[in-house]
Amino acid sequence: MSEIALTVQSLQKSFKEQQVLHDVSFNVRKGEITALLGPNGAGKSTTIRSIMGILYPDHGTIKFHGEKEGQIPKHKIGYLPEERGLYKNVKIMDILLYFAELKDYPLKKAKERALSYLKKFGLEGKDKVSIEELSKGMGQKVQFIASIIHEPELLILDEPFSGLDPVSQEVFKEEIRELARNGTAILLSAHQMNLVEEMADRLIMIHKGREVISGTMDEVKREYASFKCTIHGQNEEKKLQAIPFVNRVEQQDNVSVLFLDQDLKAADWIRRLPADIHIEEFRLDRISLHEIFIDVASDRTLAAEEEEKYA
Ligand SMILES: Nc1ncnc2c1ncn2[C@@H]1O[C@H](COP(=O)(O)OP(=O)(O)OP(=O)(O)O)[C@@H](O)[C@H]1O
Repeated sequence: MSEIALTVQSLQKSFKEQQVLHDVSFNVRKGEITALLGPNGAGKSTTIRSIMGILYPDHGTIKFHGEKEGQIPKHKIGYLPEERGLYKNVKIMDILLYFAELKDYPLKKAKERALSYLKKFGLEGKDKVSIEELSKGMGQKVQFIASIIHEPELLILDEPFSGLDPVSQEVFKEEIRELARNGTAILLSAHQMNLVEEMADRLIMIHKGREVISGTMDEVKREYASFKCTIHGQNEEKKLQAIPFVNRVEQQDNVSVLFLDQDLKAADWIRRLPADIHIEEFRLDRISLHEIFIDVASDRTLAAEEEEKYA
């Protein structure tokens, strides 16, 4: 298993009366992408801001491995904050070199890197243009370059894909993957489950400031993503609901989606389906990260777990 770069342990944070982080713990490893997920207001940015020393947690520890206790090695960290914004009337190259200088990075090398990244992100020849002349998405690309110009060991990206078109999202995704392949430890928060599913090695999902799911992508899928079965045909919801291992049924017109329990042996379940079900089309899929997310965000998983606990 790869080396840990950052450990967040038992983070708690309140704003006035409201406790927004209850007990958040996770590791970020070198060469891996760790996704911090959760619905709006879950506490992702509060966690990230605590890591960056912008906010002080009420309780818990944040440890950058290889550093003294309590020290934030800012020159080794790249950070893309949720709130975007660069000096509007400064030339792009000057901005990028300013960020490199802040991190004590050699300027000649920074300039080479800046030019190469601008080219990669379709901004070739824009180095002497000021930010105000760029579109929002282009500005975001520049801000992303600013966060990686100094070759950080740990990269923290707060919603890097928001506001980008699908093509730019893919470019960002590929670049973030490439950085991880080269050993960078990456923590990112995002709402685009399809992208997260394709790129993250590990994930932690928080809801109302509490950790609800965590593990490698494979572990999470195995543990939470059971199957869903889609049946086209005229069937009574009550009848489908009564089939063993059916957790819940969603029905629209003649399409029924059966969400199945986690510890199901798929072939066995299919074999034992009642013979009188009307089937025009039949599909069995793993549920996606997107659906797990919706489940968590709408408290369905939590409600089911509570029910089980008190059954
Ligand atoms: N400075 C602040 N003062 C008071 N409350 C705050 C402050 N910052 C965040 N909060 C509250 O903390 C909670 C978590 O906010 P946070 O920004 O961490 O969520 P998030 O998961 O990043 O959400 P989003 O996906 O919408 O960006 C919210 O209820 C928010 O209103």
